[in-house]
Amino acid sequence: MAENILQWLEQAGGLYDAEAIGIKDYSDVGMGWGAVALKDLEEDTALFTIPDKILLSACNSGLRNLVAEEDWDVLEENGGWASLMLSMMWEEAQGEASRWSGYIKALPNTFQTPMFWTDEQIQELKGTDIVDKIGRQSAEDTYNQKIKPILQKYPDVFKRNASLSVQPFSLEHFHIQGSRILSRSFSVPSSRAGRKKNGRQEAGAGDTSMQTDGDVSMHTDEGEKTLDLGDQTLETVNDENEDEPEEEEDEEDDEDAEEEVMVPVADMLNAAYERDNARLFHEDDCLKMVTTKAIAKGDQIFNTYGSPSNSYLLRKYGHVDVYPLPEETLSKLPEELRIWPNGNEGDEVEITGEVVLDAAVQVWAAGSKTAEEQEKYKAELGERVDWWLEAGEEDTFVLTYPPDEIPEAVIGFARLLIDQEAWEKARDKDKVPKPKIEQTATGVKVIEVLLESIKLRRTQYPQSLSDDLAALSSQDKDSQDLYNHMARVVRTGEARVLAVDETILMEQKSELEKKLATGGGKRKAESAPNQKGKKPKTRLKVA
Ligand SMILES: C[S@@+](CC[C@H](N)C(=O)[O-])C[C@H]1O[C@@H](n2cnc3c(N)ncnc32)[C@H](O)[C@@H]1O
Repeated sequence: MAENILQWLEQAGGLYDAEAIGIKDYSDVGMGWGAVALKDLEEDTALFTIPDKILLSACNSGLRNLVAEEDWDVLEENGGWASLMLSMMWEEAQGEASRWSGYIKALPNTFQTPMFWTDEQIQELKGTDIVDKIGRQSAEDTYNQKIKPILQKYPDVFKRNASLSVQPFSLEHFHIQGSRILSRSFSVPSSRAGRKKNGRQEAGAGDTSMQTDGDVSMHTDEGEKTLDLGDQTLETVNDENEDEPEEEEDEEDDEDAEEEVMVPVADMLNAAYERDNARLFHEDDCLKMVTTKAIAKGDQIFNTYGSPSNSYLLRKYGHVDVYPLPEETLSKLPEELRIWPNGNEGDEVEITGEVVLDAAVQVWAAGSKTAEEQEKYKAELGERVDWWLEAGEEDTFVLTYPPDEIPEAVIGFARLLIDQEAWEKARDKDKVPKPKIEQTATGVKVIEVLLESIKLRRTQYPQSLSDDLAALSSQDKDSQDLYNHMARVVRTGEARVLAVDETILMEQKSELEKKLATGGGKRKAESAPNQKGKKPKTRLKVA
């Protein structure tokens, strides 16, 4: 049905240039449907416009006026994901009577995101940043605790439509709506989505008074807090912000608050690294897709999803984006990890505070302490960890490829754990340690903690990186199981970021050691045990 989406747009009140853009099946290259240039297009060519009133949002849907305010408010908690999900379910149940029926028919019912993988397939993602974020259970909790009570309270509103092949109000369909939103929604100012301040909005009457300039991108990492369905809605049950009404009120008062909406037709565009040639722009009362580069007849029209990591792409969109890595990045990899020269420059890997804590214990133990001594020391460090968390600091650190630096926060945390003086200073001044690696023996220890953290993080992958790389470089992608291939790409991406950052840290460590050995750098007296609260007296300068 996707091929009819442009005609639907016109019937619904939008516009498109029938000579410029068509909808094409790109399944042969694994992208599903996409948009194609039907003739040579110059930069700045308008392709289609979508009036605000046909954005599929919680406020524009007819459902909003059929549910009492107090029930609606529950759905709107924590960013309003549940209200958008239920509105989409309800609109789908209306069949042809829905203003969006032609659009809904073009939406996918199957996804390659891990949300729909079997347990066995998910095993392939063990160790990656994705596993804890799939959120199937928390989505189910949201359905049971928020959606189901409303379905039961309004049986006449949420009636089954016998003419539909799907059961629009089932848990399974809730997951499908969630994945549709996750992979296709856009973030727009709330007023644009039909939301009126302090009042209910008549169904279908989008507020068109807003005037904004600038482009609208598919979700990106920026503003993850408001954008990421997987992390927001699906964890509403135990969301720690739930008890913070003041913050919610502030958000409601914020005229610039954004919300997720479905933007028909704009969500037909695929994306790939550095291939974007069109963007969605704000106009007075509509959104307009405009080319940002010249596009040759027959070429695909691409938007951007913000070039995120493959783990993010797989989790939200169900695909990975792989291309030749630049020489500069490859050169930082050990020789044996270069045999597959492809990857994704946006790749990243998370290291938890727990891993850094274990690493600090290992470095402290230096191979000469018993397991009990290590346990005891780890328990002692608990005070520092609590202090760090109470100071509102991060408990997870994200490593990336250069030129991005090792995150400052992880350096500060490592210092807090391994550098007695830094800890005492932090505690006394109530200020986290500066994220710098001092040119001292303690600085070497901080680097060692970071290196040990990388080593420990690596042990979380059951598979070997060299096996993965060998499989990726020797096998034709088409001959591999797609899920296996995508999991392998994600594992490899994360593990290679670890390897690159490890190389950089090892270089820094050996430079610093050389400096210290030749009399450069600073030498610092070790604080004696039980010296808590007192400043160390000596700081030896090396001549
Ligand atoms: C916004 S929709 C684009 C339209 C979609 N292809 C369709 O068939 O409806 C995003 C989805 O398109 C697919 N997609 C987009 N870019 C892709 C790419 N570079 N490689 C593979 N699939 C891609 C993914 O399934 C993703 O979840």
